[in-house]
Amino acid sequence: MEFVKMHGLGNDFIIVQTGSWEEAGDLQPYARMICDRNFGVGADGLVAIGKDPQMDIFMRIFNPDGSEAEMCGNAIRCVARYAYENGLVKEPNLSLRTLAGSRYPVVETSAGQVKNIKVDMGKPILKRSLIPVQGRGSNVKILLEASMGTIEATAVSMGNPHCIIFVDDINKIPVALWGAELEVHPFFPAKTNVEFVQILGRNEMIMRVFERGAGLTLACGTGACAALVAAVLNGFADRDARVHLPGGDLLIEWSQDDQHVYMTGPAEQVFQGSIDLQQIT
Ligand SMILES: N[C@H](CCC[C@H](N)C(=O)O)C(=O)O
Repeated sequence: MEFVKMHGLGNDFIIVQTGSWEEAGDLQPYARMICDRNFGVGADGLVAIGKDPQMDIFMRIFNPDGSEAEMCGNAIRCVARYAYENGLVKEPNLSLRTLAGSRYPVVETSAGQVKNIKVDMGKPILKRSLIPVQGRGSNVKILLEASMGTIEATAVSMGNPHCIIFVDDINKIPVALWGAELEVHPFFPAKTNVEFVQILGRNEMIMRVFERGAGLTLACGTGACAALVAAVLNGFADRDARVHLPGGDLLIEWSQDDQHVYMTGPAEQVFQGSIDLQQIT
């Protein structure tokens, strides 16, 4: 099976083509081994794409723990660039079918070179029962009892669940330790991605992420979108901001007009290769 290795700000993916949405699902049992950085190719996710009967492309994402994610922001930028540069689509504006619904990336070029990809990430989901997060009331101030004390968080879904915690000094947070505990907090029946955010200004923040099913990653596109939405809901930021991640920056806007969240950032191809599934055990 041929693959390309791509990344969005260091959040890296193995991208393969399959004949259909259903065929993509047959790869799920291999995700853990293929994503393993010692015994496999190594990545933060296995992404299966192909031409879709209704949309331009379908995209399914499998985490390194084998779970399937509803959406992935860094991967969708990689897929959009790959599809455009490899003739799967003719136009730079494309439509994708994902488990979270339809998503619409635009490949931005200058002098024939791909610069960035801007993605309409849809509307954030703020209803607790749909995120999902247990308890009643607002999604903005949720109190989580944890070993490190009572944590105040905001929950937002971008198709996948996010638990956002605002901190004064991001460098003082044990992200791996706290992230691992909160990823599986009983309030989140589908588990959750965990983002720690330090506000630098009305249009700038720093984010560190512990991803559901993947652990620490250098960037998280849906997480950056959820963090901006959470910052606006808490009154900490305006509706557009630069989000600094360990792997680089994303520009996020939560449009006042259509209430959609727009994410702009890069995507790079690193290498191509092939995998013999008979050898991956
Ligand atoms: N691990 C995530 C999926 C990948 C999200 C992240 N890589 C992104 O760029 O949005 C989850 O299970 O929801």
